Amino acid sequence: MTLLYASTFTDALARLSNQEQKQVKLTAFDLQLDPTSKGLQMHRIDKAEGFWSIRVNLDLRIILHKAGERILLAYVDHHDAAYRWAERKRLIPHERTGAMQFVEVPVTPAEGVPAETAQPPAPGASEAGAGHPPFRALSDDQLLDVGVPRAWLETVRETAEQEIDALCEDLPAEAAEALLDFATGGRLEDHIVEPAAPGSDPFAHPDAQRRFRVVEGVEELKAALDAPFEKWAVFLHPLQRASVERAWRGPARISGSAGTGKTIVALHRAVRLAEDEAARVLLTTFSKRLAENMAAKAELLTAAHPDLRARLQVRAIDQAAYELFAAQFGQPNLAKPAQLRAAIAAAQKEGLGGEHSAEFLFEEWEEVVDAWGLQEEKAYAGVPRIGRKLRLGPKQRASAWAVFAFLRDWLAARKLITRADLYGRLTTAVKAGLALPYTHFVVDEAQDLSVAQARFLAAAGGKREEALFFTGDLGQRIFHLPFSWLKLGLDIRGRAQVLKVCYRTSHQIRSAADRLLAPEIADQDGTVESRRGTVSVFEGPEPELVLHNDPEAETAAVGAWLNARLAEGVAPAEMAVIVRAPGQIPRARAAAKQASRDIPLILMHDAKGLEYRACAVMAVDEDVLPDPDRLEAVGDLADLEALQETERHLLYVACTRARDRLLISGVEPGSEFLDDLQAR
Ligand SMILES: Nc1ncnc2c1ncn2[C@@H]1O[C@H](COP(=O)(O)OP(=O)(O)OP(=O)(O)O)[C@@H](O)[C@H]1O
Repeated sequence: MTLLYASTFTDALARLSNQEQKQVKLTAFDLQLDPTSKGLQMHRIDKAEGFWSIRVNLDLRIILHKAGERILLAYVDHHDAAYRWAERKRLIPHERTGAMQFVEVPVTPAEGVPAETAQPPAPGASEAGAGHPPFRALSDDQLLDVGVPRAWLETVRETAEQEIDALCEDLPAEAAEALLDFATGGRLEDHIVEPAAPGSDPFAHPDAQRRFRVVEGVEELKAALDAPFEKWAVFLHPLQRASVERAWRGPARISGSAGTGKTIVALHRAVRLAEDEAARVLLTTFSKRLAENMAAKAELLTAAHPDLRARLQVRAIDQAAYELFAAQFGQPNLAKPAQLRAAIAAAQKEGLGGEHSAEFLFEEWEEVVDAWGLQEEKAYAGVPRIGRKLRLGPKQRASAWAVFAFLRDWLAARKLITRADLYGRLTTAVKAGLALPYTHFVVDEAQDLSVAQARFLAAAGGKREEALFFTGDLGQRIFHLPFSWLKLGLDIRGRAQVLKVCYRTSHQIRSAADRLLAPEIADQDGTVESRRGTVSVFEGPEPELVLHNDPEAETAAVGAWLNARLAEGVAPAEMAVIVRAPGQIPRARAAAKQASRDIPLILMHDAKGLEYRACAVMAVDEDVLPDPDRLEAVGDLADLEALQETERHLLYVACTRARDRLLISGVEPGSEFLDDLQAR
C-alpha cells in the first residue's frame, strides 16, 4: 500500500482547532499502520467516484481517495462539509500534461447545487455588470497546454476580469499561475507545462508533486501533520524543486522577486545535500537573525531525519568565518568601525588625506581598500572600481593612500584585523591546503556578499562541483556596491535559475514594488535576473501611497491606518512600521503608539527576510531616501548611481515585507523613488 497526502488535506487540517488536529493525526497514523482496520469505519461516498470517508470522531471525517494499492489523504472537515467537498471532485490526470489533478465537477444550476460551492459557474453567468473577459480569445489548445482541465475551458473563457481571483482559487495551481500572468500582461507560452512521458506515473509529474506527496514512513507523516501551516516544507513549486534537485555541476545561483521562496529553496537544497553521509553542509546568510530563522525552519524540515540534521550547520557567515579563524589561528581581534573612524581622524590630524572628507575615506576603505585587501598603492590604482565611475586622479589617490597606509600601520600596531583580513587569511590558508569542516556551502541573500566573503567561498568550494549554491535577488542588494563574482573565481554563468511564483506578497503589492526596479537586472558578469512573468498566488487591496504637509499630519494618518488594521483583526505583532534610519524612529514610534505599543518598529536594513500581514513604510521623505548623508559621503568621487540603486533597493525590501496591506507615506514632496512606485 502506498499512502499519499494532498496539499488540500494539510490546508484543511490547518483550519481545524488544535484539539481537532490532534484527533485527525491519530486517525491518520492508524490508517498508515493498518488501512484495513475496522476501527476506521471506512465508507464509500456514493456520489464521488473513488472517494471514501473515515471517521475521526462524531463530527469530523477524513476524505480519502482509493485506487488500487494507493490511498490518498485528500481532505478533512466536519461531516457535511467533508462530503460536499468530495462530491464536487474527481481525481484524474490532466489529458495534455499528464499531471494528476483534483478537478471540480462542473454542475449546472439546474441540479440545484448551492451557489457558494466551488464549481465552474455556468458559462455566461459572469456577464452581468462584468468587464471584458480577458481569456475569451484563448483556444482550447492554449488553455490545455497550461494545465486548465477540459471541464473548465468554457468557464475560463467567460470569466470576467474581476472574477479571475475566484476562478484561480478553483483551478490547479499551474493553470492559475499561467492565467494570472496572462491577465496582467504576461505570456501564456512562458507557462506551457511539460507533458509527462507516456506511461509515467501521474503523481510523479512535477506539477503533481506540488499537491501530492508520498508518505515515507510514520516519522514523515508525523512531521507533515505537526506543521500543516508550513506548506513550503513539502509542496514545492516545480521550479523550486528543480533548483533543489538538479546536479548543477558548478556554482549555481537561484534568484527571483521578493517572496518567491529563495530561502525555502536554500533550505531544501541544504537538506538534500546533507542526505549524503559524507557531506557537511554550511547553510548561511548575512545576519544572525536570518540564520536563526533558517535554523528554526531547518529543524522543521529535518524533524523526521535527525541524523541528517547533524550534518547541517546553520550560521551567519561572519560567525562561521570567525569560528573557522579561531580554530586555526586563535581568537581574532577585530577592529570596530568606531576604531577605524578614530584612526582616520588621527591620520587627518597629522595632515594626511588632502581634501578628502573623513566619510569618503571611511567608505573608500570599506568598499575598496579593505574590501579588496589592497596592501600597496600600485594595487589601489588598478583595482576594478565597479560602481565607481570617476577615477581618482594620481594626486588624489596618493593623498588618500597616505591615510590607508597609516590605517594599516595603526591596525598592525594594535594587533587588530578587519573582517576582510579575517576572510583574507582564511582564504590564503584554504588555498594552501587547510581542510575546512564543510564540504558544501549554501548561501542565502547572496546579493549582499562582500568581496572578501565571495573570494573565501570561491576558495572553499574549490573544484567540487556541487559545493557552492547561492540564492539571492540583485534587486535587494543593500549593503555593498556591486562587483564581479567571476573575477573572484565564482562562475555561475549558465547555472542560474529565476523563480517566478511569489508566495508572500499580494499581486497588488508585489507589482507596485516591482515597479521600483528594472524588469531585468544584470550582474557585473552579464547574468540577467528577470522579474517578468512573476505572479503572486493571491490578490489584495491596492497599496496606498499618501504624502502629507508635515510630519505631525503623517503620524496621525499612519496611526489611524494602523488602528484600522487592528479593527480588521490584524494583531500588533502581525504588522510593522518600517523607516529608513534611526532618525525616523521617533516618528514611527509616535504613529505606532496611537494604535499599539506592541507593533514592531523596524529599520529598512533590518527588514530583510521578515514578513508581516500589514506594513506602514513611513517617513519616505525627500531628504530621507536616498539618505543625503550617504550621498554626500561619497561626494562626486563615487558612482552615485550605484549608491542610489542601493537606496532604491531598501525601499523595495521594505515594501515587499507586506503580505496583504501596505501603506507608504511621507511628507511632501516625498522621496524621488515614489514616482516610480506610482507609475502605471
Ligand atoms: N512552495 C511553497 N509553498 C508555500 N509557501 C511557500 C513556498 N515557497 C515559499 N513559500 C512561502 O513564501 C514566503 C516567502 O518565502 P521566502 O522567504 O523563502 O522568499 P524569498 O524569495 O527568500 O524572499 P525575500 O527575497 O524577500 O528574502 C514564506 O512565507 C514561505 O514560507
